[in-house]
Amino acid sequence: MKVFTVENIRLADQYTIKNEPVSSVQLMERAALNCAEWIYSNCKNHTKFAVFCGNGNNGGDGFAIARMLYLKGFDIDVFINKDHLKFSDDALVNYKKLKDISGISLKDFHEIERYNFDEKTIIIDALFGTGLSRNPEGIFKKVIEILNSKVNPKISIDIPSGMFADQINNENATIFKADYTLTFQFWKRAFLHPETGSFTGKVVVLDINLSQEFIENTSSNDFVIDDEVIKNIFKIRQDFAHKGTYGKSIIVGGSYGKIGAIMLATKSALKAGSGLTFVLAPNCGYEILQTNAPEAMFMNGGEKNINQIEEQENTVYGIGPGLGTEKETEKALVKFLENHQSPLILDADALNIISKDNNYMKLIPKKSIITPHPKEFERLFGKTENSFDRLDLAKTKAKDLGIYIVLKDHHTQVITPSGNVFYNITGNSGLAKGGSGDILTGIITSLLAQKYSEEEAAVLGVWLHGKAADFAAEKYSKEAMQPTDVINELGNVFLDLNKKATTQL
Ligand SMILES: NC(=O)C1=CN([C@@H]2O[C@H](COP(=O)(O)OP(=O)(O)OC[C@H]3O[C@@H](n4cnc5c(N)ncnc54)[C@H](O)[C@@H]3O)[C@@H](O)[C@H]2O)[C@@H](O)CC1
Ligand SMILES: [K+]
Repeated sequence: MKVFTVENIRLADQYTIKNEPVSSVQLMERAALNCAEWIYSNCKNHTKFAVFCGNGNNGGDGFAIARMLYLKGFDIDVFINKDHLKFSDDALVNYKKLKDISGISLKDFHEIERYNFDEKTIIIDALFGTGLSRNPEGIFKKVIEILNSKVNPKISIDIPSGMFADQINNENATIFKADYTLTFQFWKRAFLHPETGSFTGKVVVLDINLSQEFIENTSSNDFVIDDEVIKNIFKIRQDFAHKGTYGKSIIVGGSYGKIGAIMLATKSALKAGSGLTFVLAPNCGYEILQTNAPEAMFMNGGEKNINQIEEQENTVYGIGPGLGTEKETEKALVKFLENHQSPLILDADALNIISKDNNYMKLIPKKSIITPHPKEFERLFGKTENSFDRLDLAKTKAKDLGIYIVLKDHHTQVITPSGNVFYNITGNSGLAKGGSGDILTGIITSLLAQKYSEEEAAVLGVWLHGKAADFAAEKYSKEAMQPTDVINELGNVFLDLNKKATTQL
């Protein structure tokens, strides 16, 4: 799914109004109906809604939602700024309709302090939408702060009020803190970055039928990896395949005390479908690797640390998990990179070694995939102020070096050399544990060996990794799930993918 800027959303809106055709107030009605339907099919334990409406079209959505929920039998209180009753055209239409309903009480924002937010009440935030032009101040700021202090469930319409859709807020900005955000048609960029994304709660994208023609013909550099993207990448395994069909992976890493990392990566490469999988590790890991991952063939890279990396043809290398940064390992990696041309995957200590010397960066073969977490990224490319700036820097570096950067985060970003960004939306905080990154390296290496393109391997890889983690969290909880559980769930993710990709009778 494309991520549109506010400007493009506005244009999509206008194009739909003109070409569907539909009036703008009808479009608001459609958007509000989508929200109201989601709300009454999901909110089973609450009977009352306190709806907070601003003066723009977001407020208009709020008025329409309030009316619809009232007609479904809920108790509704609507809060507005009675000192300033100047609304946008469509908001005014819906404000008037609401005023005609005697059963809904219209309250002033100042009444919030005496209001009974009882346990049956849900708060709906329709103060500001994508039209926010400055940080909320005065009464708006006060209302948002009071609402944020309430324990009632909170639903934002389109975007949490106070949040800018495309850019980062000031550090001390007042933003409504939602449990759910019902957003129209597209993910907004700010939802996908940690500084702002932490205010959305669960994001639900509602399809309000904006013109498909406009969406298809309008370019965007930002994408969310949704089911549609994955459906277009995933290839079912051919019936007449042999082990050579699915490529050869060599996972390189491990050092004394860090054999677990390389084992996780190797197991993941196996589970993700690589035809032949090798593990190149120091001898001290021989027994544990052969015992725990007998399907992988062992290649000796040294005694306690790797001191040589054998070059083989037609092979995809994934280098880094548990590698260590010993001098002899550094030498071995540099020597290997000096002679190696084809794209490979670099992670963890391989990246830490590369960040030791500016000249090493140039040794990364074009089209390679690097998978840094924020700290590794900083060591490689320097410090940035926030995740928006970090992404901009990553785009520049991906272009300059001609590589793919998988920037690991809550919503991991795959940045291509051409400047596209794919945000991943699978995965959960159960992955915030040592070992999770090693799994990702194994998966991406395996996919690249299976002849997925670099972009496909990175995009499908991060999605698979997150999806398997979501399955693991469901079974064991985010707290208790282990990286090994994530590897084991890969099978269930592939079963799902195959079911969707196979003709069903
Ligand atoms: N994009 C779409 O396809 C649709 C959008 N709709 C709604 O329209 C919204 C956008 O509406 P608008 O562009 O009218 O904008 P908003 O409803 O976000 O409101 C902005 C209004 O508040 C004022 N304002 C902005 N920042 C302020 C601040 N800090 N303090 C006080 N006033 C401030 C602006 O001058 C403007 O009048 C969307 O978020 C969505 O909820 C829906 O009604 C229908 C379809
Ligand atoms: K809102």
